[in-house]
Amino acid sequence: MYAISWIRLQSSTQRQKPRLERMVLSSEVATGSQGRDGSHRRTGAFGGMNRTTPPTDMGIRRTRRTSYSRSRVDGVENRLAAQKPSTFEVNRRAETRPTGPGPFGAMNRVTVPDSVKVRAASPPISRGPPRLTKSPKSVKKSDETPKRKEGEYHALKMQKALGTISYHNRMRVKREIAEVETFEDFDLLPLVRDAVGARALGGQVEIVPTPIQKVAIPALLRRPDKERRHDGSTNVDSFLLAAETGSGKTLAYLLPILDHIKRTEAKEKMQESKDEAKIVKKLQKDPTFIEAPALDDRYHHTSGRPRAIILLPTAELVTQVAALIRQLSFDVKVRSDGISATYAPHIIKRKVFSENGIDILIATPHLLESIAFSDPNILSRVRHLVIDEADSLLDRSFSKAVDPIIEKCMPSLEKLIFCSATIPQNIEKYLARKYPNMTRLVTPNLHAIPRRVQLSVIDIEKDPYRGNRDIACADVIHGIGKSAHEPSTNEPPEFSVKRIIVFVNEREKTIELADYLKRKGIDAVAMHRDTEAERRSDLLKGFTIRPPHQRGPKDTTPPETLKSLEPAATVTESGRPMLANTKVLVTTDIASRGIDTLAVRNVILYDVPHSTIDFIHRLGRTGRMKMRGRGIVLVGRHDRRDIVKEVKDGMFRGQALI
Ligand SMILES: Nc1ncnc2c1ncn2[C@@H]1O[C@H](COP(=O)(O)OP(=O)(O)OP(=O)(O)O)[C@@H](O)[C@H]1O
Repeated sequence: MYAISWIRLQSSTQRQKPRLERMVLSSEVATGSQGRDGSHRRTGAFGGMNRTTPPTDMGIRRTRRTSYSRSRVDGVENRLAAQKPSTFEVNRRAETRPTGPGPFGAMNRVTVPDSVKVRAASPPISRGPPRLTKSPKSVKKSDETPKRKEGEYHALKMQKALGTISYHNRMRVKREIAEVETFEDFDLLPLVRDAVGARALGGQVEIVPTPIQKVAIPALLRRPDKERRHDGSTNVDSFLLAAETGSGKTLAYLLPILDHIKRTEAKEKMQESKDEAKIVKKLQKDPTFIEAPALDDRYHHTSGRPRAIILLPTAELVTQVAALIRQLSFDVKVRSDGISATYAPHIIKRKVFSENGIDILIATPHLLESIAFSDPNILSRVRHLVIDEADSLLDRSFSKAVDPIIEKCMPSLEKLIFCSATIPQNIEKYLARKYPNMTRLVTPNLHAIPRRVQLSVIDIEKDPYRGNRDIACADVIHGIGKSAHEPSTNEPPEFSVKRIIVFVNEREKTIELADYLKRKGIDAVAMHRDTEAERRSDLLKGFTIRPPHQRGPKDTTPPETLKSLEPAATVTESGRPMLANTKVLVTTDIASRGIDTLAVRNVILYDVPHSTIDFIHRLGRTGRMKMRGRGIVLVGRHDRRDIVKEVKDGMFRGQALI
């Protein structure tokens, strides 16, 4: 009311004032007042709503003044003008007046004067020790991953949640990574270090450790800290290695294990020569003294007693890791072998109980558990135990076999290493509970799909597909097959064959879709859990070929002569010409984990994956080790488009999925 009558009284003069000034004046008069103690007090619920200036000291003073009646303000202004102004006042007036004459001239300012900006930017003067304004709890919270902005990942929140890495830890790891430049920076035996360049990554121009290798290798090489509290009842150091797909996790845990084995061997040799010297001395004193002969000298002491075990979920991964170690062992000279249910029992026995001994055994959990059940000593000298693809192996289906293996290894175990590209929150909590002193070796980009992988979304409901997913899939493959090949840097010529992996959710669909694609002139093969192991490994060979410099000395088969790469017939049964230079593998999640499909540039997600974990692993078959890749997801009426959109947006931002 007061405001309205004031405006009426002043209407003639107000009309001459700019409109905005009138609005501010009336609202401020209506809502502000000055308290008895001189402090500014807002009397209405919307007291501060019309503020157009920042709440600096100056702003408060100005607002105070506007709460006076006009005549009082004039009076105060006159008094102030009569006094000798302070430097601050001079500055203030000079800055606030130019927008208009009179005491309210500065009220409509919407920009901050330069001098005020400077004052605001300058650091506050420290008076004594800094005060902790937040409770310790809230300070800790601010260290953790900053909350995502509104609007991000609504749909993904409904998914099985992935573990996070705190902001503080990301920064710490980034600093650690920056300190390491080459493999020379690691405390590895020269023999092991040289094998990386010569065998595992031979021929590459510049070999630099990947982020997970920079983080994990020094930590795994560190000698056990006697002061530190270990996990379990024995002296076990436990580690969690987690990094993006195709980022070199295998070498990250393998190189320290090889280093440890070689150092142990050297110590054992020294001990052996000392023992020999003792026997010689005894014989010199007493020629009748003869050391009792060993029960069976033909067998190496590691026969059936491996020093390290690597557990993997599938036979294909066992073959892959075993091949890598075999390559390295040409220089490093370690005895290793892989066993899985694909081998006949007598071959498994020969591999495990070989006369030459076995340093590293690579196995699937169920098979190893059944061997350990009949011969528990097989786990009696294990110093390193690696649980690769940990989120799968700690799942219900595998944990029944994995848990007893860990337990039986415990008495001799030194390092227990869990490794994965995805760590769901429930697994993280389980590990934290079971191994409270576990060292987390996690890279800053964990759970992010590399930005070099592009994701395209195809709406199968639109023309020309009209809801037919099979037609959409065949059309996408024809599009890829006919497009010009864009080679990546350093790409070998045999990579020019376009290899495409199509992921479906149901195993029955693999055969049905592969048959359909064949009828459409596409060279497609199906692979699922029930496919015979031998055929599975043969099929995968066509998609896991490596550049020539990375092939092992025993791997003499040139990729061109691999059965799985043989060109299919040039025409279909109906006489339709086949799509040239394109190979398609239709598969389920069985091929989504760990398989090093370096040569695959395109992954088609025929079905929308059930979880972000599946998205990460399936798309992780392309864009490996700095190669470019493309993912294409087919979405229909019944699919969660919101989830696909959020994954795509997250990938575009290079952000970790949740
Ligand atoms: N430092 C390096 N420089 C270049 N290439 C490397 C390096 N380390 C490993 N690689 C190559 O990167 C590829 C992927 O490595 P690896 O299979 O260990 O990845 P990963 O992180 O275990 O992937 P996934 O999570 O899918 O199992 C391999 O072909 C390997 O030879």
